[in-house]
Amino acid sequence: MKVTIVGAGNVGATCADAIAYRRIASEIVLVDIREGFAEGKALDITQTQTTLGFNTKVVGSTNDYTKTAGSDVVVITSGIPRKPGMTREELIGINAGIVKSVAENLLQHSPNAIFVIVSNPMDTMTYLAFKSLGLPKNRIIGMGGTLDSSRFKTYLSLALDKPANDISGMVIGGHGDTTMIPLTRLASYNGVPVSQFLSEDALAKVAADTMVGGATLTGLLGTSAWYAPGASVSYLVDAILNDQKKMIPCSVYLEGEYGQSDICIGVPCIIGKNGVEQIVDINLNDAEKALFAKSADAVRSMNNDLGSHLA
Ligand SMILES: NC(=O)c1ccc[n+]([C@@H]2O[C@H](COP(=O)([O-])OP(=O)(O)OC[C@H]3O[C@@H](n4cnc5c(N)ncnc54)[C@H](O)[C@@H]3O)[C@@H](O)[C@H]2O)c1
Ligand SMILES: O=C(O)C[C@H](O)C(=O)O
Repeated sequence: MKVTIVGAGNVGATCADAIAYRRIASEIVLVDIREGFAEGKALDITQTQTTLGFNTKVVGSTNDYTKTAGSDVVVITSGIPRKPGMTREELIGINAGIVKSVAENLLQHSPNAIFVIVSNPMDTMTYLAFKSLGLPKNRIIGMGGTLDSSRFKTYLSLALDKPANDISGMVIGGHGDTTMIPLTRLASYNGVPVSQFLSEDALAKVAADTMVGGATLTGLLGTSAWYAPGASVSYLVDAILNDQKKMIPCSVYLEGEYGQSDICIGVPCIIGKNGVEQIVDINLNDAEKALFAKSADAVRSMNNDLGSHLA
């Protein structure tokens, strides 16, 4: 199976590295506009084959989309990341034009591909890709909830002092510092609700830390995080290419689900070879429904800033 990743920067190259050494795809194409940059990243990843023991073909391309032809999954990480103190939403002015043109170039060469949108503000970029490409909604997937849920489980693990892989938890809503919704009520440690082990205050702190998980790392790193984002993309691409039917929170186009329409926002999805194969209604309680509606209002207001990009 062939995967193209556009944007060979911190996130895109980490996606490629993870997909390669996990043997998720047989071929990876990295694309960037910086002369030689994608080719260099691809060659560097290739030179890990003998030490990490994989045979994935990884090639780079400086803006030549003919090399991406026939991709099964395409991933868009192209665009700028935020600096400390910025919101993801502040990136819309620069990234919207990049994401739209990259998406159109990709579709021209891979008409049957499933699209994974990573660039921020991710929910709005996913909406832009959906509106621009005219593809069925199952083939446009925004990656944010996977990452947010991994951070949620990490913070729960630290609070519980227990292995993160024994913890189940999900984050839905927008991929924003104030819009994401860590579902503390449904989180569990080996099937036991975490509320049995953590106080309400401790759970509130876990949720708050999760919501600003990206900003915390941007403050420490001076730019967006890349290891967990890259791993999250590989987790999603694995579910698609290997038809895993995993329930993963993804930003997808809603047509009445969760009481929302004409928006892309994070909801629980069954992910398989057809992309979004089902949107799962998990019976939110009234408080969670109110948070979701508030989150959707914020995401929708961002979509309204797309302006001419939607033309
Ligand atoms: N959805 C998520 O969970 C998530 C997680 C991390 C980062 N992000 C976002 O992903 C994006 C990339 O982050 P990063 O840290 O990798 O940034 P980066 O600056 O390291 O890499 C971005 C790359 O995109 C390239 N690029 C720019 N315009 C391009 C174009 N038109 N065609 C091809 N390549 C182009 C740049 O040359 C650069 O190499 C940012 O918008 C960031 O906010 C999203
Ligand atoms: O937070 C960022 O700037 C990047 C990304 O959306 C993240 O959550 O790491």
